[in-house]
Amino acid sequence: MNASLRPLLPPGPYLLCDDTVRPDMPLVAKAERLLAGGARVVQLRMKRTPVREALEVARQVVQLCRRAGAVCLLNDRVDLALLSDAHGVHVGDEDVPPEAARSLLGPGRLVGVTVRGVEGAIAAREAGADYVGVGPVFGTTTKQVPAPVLGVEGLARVVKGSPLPVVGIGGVGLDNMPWVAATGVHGAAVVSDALLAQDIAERVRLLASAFEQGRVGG
Ligand SMILES: Cc1ncc(COP(=O)(O)OP(=O)(O)O)c(N)n1
Ligand SMILES: Cc1ncsc1CCOP(=O)(O)O
Ligand SMILES: [Mg+2]
Repeated sequence: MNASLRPLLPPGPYLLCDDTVRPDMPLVAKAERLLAGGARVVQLRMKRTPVREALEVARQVVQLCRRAGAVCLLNDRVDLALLSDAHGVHVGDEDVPPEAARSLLGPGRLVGVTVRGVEGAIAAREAGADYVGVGPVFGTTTKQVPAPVLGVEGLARVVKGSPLPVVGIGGVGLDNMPWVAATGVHGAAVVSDALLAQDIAERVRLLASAFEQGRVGG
């Protein structure tokens, strides 16, 4: 498999464009605001959007991301990722297994996989993943996660032992971003802290500077 064919996952804040948080705002408007704030990675997470509408949204959001030079990943849906020419997917325990996602997407797209620890990260690498999503780092109301909160110490342990870049997720926001970045994570995924902000673009800018402030060696 030729990994040099696929895009790199940019480090720093990893923004989710999600239909469960602030459902009154259209997903395309959310994506525009995230990108206006300089988001370099956008994961489109559609849990409530009917599939035909989801495909249309995915096509529009991927195009916006590509124009802005950002990486766009589809949550859960390998089919929508291919049809919208997204940069890749993020899959978890209830989705298509990572090996199958890799085989459908080929070597040119990114595959991110949710894991709970170092063993999972090792297995994800063997399955062809490019990075792992690890959490919940802190308590969150955005998703009911069947796993204990890791805290920054737990996250740091996974970062240390993981053979793949780690993206921390769950309760990450402006207040704790420097501490999350200081664990050495590659990325810090944010849903509600950005989408519930009055000025989403400005919040994304602040999240990026908070990540830089805490970054190992930064
Ligand atoms: C970066 C990142 N990490 C973890 C997740 C969670 O994925 P999953 O476990 O499949 O849960 P859903 O997001 O599908 O509810 C993620 N989306 N992104
Ligand atoms: C999708 C997901 N997976 C683990 S926690 C989470 C939600 C994180 O949302 P928030 O950033 O609002 O806590
Ligand atoms: Mg999923």
